[in-house]
Amino acid sequence: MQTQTIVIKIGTSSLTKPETGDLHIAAIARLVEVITQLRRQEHRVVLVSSGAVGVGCARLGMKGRPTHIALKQAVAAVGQGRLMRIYDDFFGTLNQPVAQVLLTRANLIQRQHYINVHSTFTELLNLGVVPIVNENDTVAVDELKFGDNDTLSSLVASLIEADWLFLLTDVDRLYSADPRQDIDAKPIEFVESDQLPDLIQILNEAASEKLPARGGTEWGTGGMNTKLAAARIAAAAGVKTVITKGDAPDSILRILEGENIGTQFAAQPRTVTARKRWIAYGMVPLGKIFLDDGAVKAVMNLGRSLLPAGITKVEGRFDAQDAIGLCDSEGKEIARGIANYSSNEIERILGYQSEDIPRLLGFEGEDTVVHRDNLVLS
Ligand SMILES: Nc1ncnc2c1ncn2[C@@H]1O[C@H](COP(=O)(O)OP(=O)(O)O)[C@@H](O)[C@H]1O
Ligand SMILES: N[C@@H](CCC(=O)OP(=O)(O)O)C(=O)O
Repeated sequence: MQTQTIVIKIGTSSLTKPETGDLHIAAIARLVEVITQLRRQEHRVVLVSSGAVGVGCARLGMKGRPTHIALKQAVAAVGQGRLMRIYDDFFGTLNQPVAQVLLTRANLIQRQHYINVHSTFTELLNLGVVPIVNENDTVAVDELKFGDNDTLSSLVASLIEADWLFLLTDVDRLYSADPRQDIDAKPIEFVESDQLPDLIQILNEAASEKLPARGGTEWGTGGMNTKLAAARIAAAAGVKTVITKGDAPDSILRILEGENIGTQFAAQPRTVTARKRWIAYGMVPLGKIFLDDGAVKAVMNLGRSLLPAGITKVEGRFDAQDAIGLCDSEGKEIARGIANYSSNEIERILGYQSEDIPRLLGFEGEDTVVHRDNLVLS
């Protein structure tokens, strides 16, 4: 088999035992064996591991996941070191070098940081190291967090142009409803990329009817919603995603051989450039602009830049060079892009022709509000 680049994400629910919060040593050991085997087959592997907060809680004898942000950050600082020590012991026993990579959302927003992170991953993978990634919980600020490692792992998979993203969790696959709540929930084996938006909506509606909370376990943060959102980001980046069980990671080897295990999500062809993927998913949109029907057509069907004449409304406060969402008249996001003007400036030029911009703003600016090179369809 050709060398594959593989991102494996393991959630707190698979790393710890729900009854006691203790580490699930056997599951971690099995995962380490599988990853080492993948490395011996020359595959390039990144492990995204949750568990800093869970392990920190267990170490400090806390009975539940803290909700207060500063306490969570302190607990993560206790847990992350212990987690890495365990990984380094296990991988070290099998002579597999590992590295700790802690990321914050802000690291991916800034283009130069994003490129640096990419270079570091490339070097680590070329050295045969398994990078072990987590959110840098201790310094991340609430407004600017990945929030869950499902999203983080899909962004890493997109960043390094992985072939596969494995989301290991405590259920064997995705079901039509939460199998803990609904005994009639049907297993879903395969999802085409164009089925994902509808599936996300159906499962969100099912979850909000059955379960007011977000639908994960007590210790996990995301539930299936964040896994589906991650699969969507991955699919758009040309990465195949699989949701499967964390306590039987050998299934990864069998899935790579073509076995039908877990829920597998097809990928779209990788046509979007790395820079446009960064605009779509690395950056965080800080505002929205609403387009009339003509502008929606020009952007979506004709691949044109967005001119001020087609804008009807601005929402949010942002500066020039920030990322924004482009919405149709019903508020549905149709694209994302980098704005050439601030929200204040767009309010003054919307509805006008580009040649009016110098008169309206008092300086010679770009003709376009979002240039097509900085624009990516949602
Ligand atoms: N449609 C669904 N199919 C499968 N599991 C679901 C679904 N909806 C909610 N879940 C719940 O999501 C949980 C896994 O999410 P979570 O606890 O966040 O895991 P992790 O820690 O692995 O990220 C499962 O235990 C299951 O109860
Ligand atoms: N960064 C957090 C991860 C939170 C998280 O996404 O948890 P999970 O839903 O179990 O994957 C931690 O290490 O505890």
